Amino acid sequence: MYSASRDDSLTLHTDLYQINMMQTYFEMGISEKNSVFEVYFRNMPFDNGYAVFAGLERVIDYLNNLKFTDSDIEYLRSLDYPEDFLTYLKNMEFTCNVNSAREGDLVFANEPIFQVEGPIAQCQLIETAVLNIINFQTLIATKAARVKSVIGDDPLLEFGTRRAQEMDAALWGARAAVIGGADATSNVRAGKLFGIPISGTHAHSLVQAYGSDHDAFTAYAKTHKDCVFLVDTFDTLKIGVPAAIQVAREMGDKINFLGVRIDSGDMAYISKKVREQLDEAGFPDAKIYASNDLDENTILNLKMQHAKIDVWGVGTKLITSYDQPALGAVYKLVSFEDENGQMTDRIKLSNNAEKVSTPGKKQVWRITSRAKGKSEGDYITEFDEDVKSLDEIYMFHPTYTYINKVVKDFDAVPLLIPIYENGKLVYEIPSLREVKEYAIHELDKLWDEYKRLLNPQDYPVDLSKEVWDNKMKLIDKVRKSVGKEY
Ligand SMILES: Nc1ncnc2c1ncn2[C@@H]1O[C@H](COP(=O)(O)OP(=O)(O)OP(=O)(O)O)[C@@H](O)[C@H]1O
Ligand SMILES: O=P(O)(O)OC[C@H]1O[C@H](OP(=O)(O)OP(=O)(O)O)[C@H](O)[C@@H]1O
Ligand SMILES: O=C(O)c1cccnc1
Repeated sequence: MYSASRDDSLTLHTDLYQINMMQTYFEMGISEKNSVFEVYFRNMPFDNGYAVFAGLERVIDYLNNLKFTDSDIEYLRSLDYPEDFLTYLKNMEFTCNVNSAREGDLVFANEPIFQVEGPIAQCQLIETAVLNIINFQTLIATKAARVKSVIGDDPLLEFGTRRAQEMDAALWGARAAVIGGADATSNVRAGKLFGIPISGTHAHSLVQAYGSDHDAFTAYAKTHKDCVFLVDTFDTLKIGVPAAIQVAREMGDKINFLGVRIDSGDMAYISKKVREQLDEAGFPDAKIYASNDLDENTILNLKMQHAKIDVWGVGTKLITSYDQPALGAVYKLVSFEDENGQMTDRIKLSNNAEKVSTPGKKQVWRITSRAKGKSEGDYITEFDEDVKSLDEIYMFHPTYTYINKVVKDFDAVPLLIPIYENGKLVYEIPSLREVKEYAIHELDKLWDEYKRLLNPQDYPVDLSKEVWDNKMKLIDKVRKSVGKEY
């Protein structure tokens, strides 16, 4: 049975094969060899033009506490791992370098967004948790950004906790949704832990419990200053809204009548009628909240129908990323220390050209036109290539090399910034508000062509000549060594 006292560490939040590989490295004497792993995803989620990076704060919390506890070791002992390996695990300290995109950064397919360098055993151990966190949070932040892109300046409330894939997803998903554009969440714990504004109306059960809209709204109004009444329990236009108006009049200044929520029916038609009723009753400032299986498509549709909705509550389809269940980011070994102590680049081949990994420790440079103030594309270089001092860069598509351009008069900003140096946190974690503002700022720098919901342009993610040549050289080398054509 589950026991909270044994749940004292996330270090075993990994796949068994990572521990088994660690054991192999340990027993073969290579566990401390230096390695570089990079995280990237191959396809844009939702076919969106960009993704919003999220998850770093939780990754930091996980890495700060990475230590095998006594109960972890006890459990591994029950699986018959040898004592010398268990002692090695018990004494393990996190000593890696980590470079990462910032939360709120816009990231694109086939570029490193997170990079770990250090003893291969440690790098291997953390793969699963790092992917688990970044895959989910980046997906939800991106979904929220899509929803927010159609909502514009109207408030977006995250309502998904009841439908999330369990508690962690609800909590960290609420935070990721805020990074992507949500303004508040209904999850009170998320408010407590992250300082996210919390927001809430009331449910149908309140009206059902009192048996009448008027009685329920009156009871709520006597116990709360800020009131949003849910008006669709019995009949929105005939019963709910008239009752809300009556209670607002009866209570007068004793309450802030913020508005009403509708949660069913034809929300374009109903919201227009509700607006008329509220305006005619002298409540033009009362807002109309809407919820009910909303997502970016229904909201866009409701906007096209000129629905009179002011505040959008989005639950299930945001927190579960309903139309795309996983981001698909991977964690690949790109460089490893050889017998002579030299770092040698590593590649993973595939018959599918897009699945061939790009070897070597790399940096991603966001290239921004100084004249236009907009992003021209991302340029992937070897980690210590100097891009800033170049007068111009030749950018070409890594698969279709005939697609190319020369960029002049640019700013180059590195995407991957230092988070840990030799296991020590060197990054100052920004507040969630700063992260959210940063994401908005980054979105402003993206051309509209990459931001549209449907069929956005492909944002250029190109390799420098050095990285491209290195990749071709390694493909050739492996091909010769295995005698196989790729
Ligand atoms: N005018 C509209 N245009 C497009 N989609 C709409 C419109 N009005 C509502 N919707 C969406 O259509 C779906 C209708 O949901 P559903 O079939 O469950 O009906 P309902 O009105 O919620 O009924 P119930 O009373 O059972 O809750 C929801 O996803 C809702 O967001
Ligand atoms: O529709 P979502 O985007 O998930 O938003 C959250 C939903 O949760 C609540 O009702 P709940 O779904 O619990 O019950 P209901 O379907 O009977 O309204 C609320 O009334 C919303 O409809
Ligand atoms: O506050 C609300 O209206 C709310 C909260 C969670 C789910 N649905 C609605």
